[in-house]
Amino acid sequence: MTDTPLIEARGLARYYGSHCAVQGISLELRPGEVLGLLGPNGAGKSTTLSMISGNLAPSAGHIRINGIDLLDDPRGAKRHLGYLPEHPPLYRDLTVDEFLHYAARLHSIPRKAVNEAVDLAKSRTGLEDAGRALIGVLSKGFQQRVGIAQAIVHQPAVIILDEPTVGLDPLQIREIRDLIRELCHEHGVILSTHILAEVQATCHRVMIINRGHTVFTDTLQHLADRRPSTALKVGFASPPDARALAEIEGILAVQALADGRYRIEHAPDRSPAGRIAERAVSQGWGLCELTPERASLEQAFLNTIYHEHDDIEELTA
Ligand SMILES: Nc1ncnc2c1ncn2[C@@H]1O[C@H](COP(=O)(O)OP(=O)(O)OP(=O)(O)O)[C@@H](O)[C@H]1O
Repeated sequence: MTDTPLIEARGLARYYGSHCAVQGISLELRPGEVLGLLGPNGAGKSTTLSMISGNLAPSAGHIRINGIDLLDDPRGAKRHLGYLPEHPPLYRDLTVDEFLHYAARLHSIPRKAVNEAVDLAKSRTGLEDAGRALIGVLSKGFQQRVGIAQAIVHQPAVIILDEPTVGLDPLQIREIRDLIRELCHEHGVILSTHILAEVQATCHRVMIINRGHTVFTDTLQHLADRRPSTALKVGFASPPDARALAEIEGILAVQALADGRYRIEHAPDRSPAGRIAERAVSQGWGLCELTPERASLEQAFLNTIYHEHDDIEELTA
């Protein structure tokens, strides 16, 4: 990866009338990277991607695509962009070949280079045998491939995908995610989703937005590191009675497991591990296991977004 950002957006804001949909969003995308824009419905993902793709004017902020200012030189900047909107503008009555030829011409590919560009886009999206099919009769998964093919036909440096797997069945979702992972070998990719598993499956970095603001930007590993620990698993060679454990300061509940082991609950990040170890030594319990139990990544994500756990099912579905 080089150090030049493919996308550099600073201080983006967008108002719809008096409603502020996005405020103070800044992001960078680097070559070879898949950046996930993650947030619940209405968070501002589509608005952000529409601004970055040059389809919606920001109320404030600056965007550079491959070093070119999108507002000063929109045509020059957009040459480096491929965009798959949330509702792909596919022409159902055209064949895949007709549509991709049309998209190639829209992207100003010279007439004599169009066939080669279309063939390459089809082979990269698994559409080699679908050229003569009418788009309207293709499965939703294949229609999405056509949407991605039109976004890469001019070989842009950056591909922007807005909710690329919405409405697909599990097999189609897996295929599109595999395709996204392939695309990052030659393009920087930014995708929006409201599903954490999508980010886990495809992205190097995640930017979580909620109510138009950035609430987290980093790797998923760093999100995982935010998970609070609220329990320990402990094991003893000479296990004490559960009541003897429950007396130790900071232990909220003790659950007996098999083979002299216990699950011990404590307040978030207030582990009584040290006190348990001391007591085990002084009482000769023979401590042989002491492992913190972490909350799930979903929990860390939800904690990042919500203080009250609204809409949990939707976000973790
Ligand atoms: N054209 C519009 N006019 C008025 N308000 C809008 C418009 N488009 C979006 N909004 C509002 O702006 C906010 C952000 O919407 P946006 O579509 O960007 O969110 P999102 O994260 O992409 O959500 P979703 O996943 O549901 O598409 C929402 O409150 C939405 O209702």
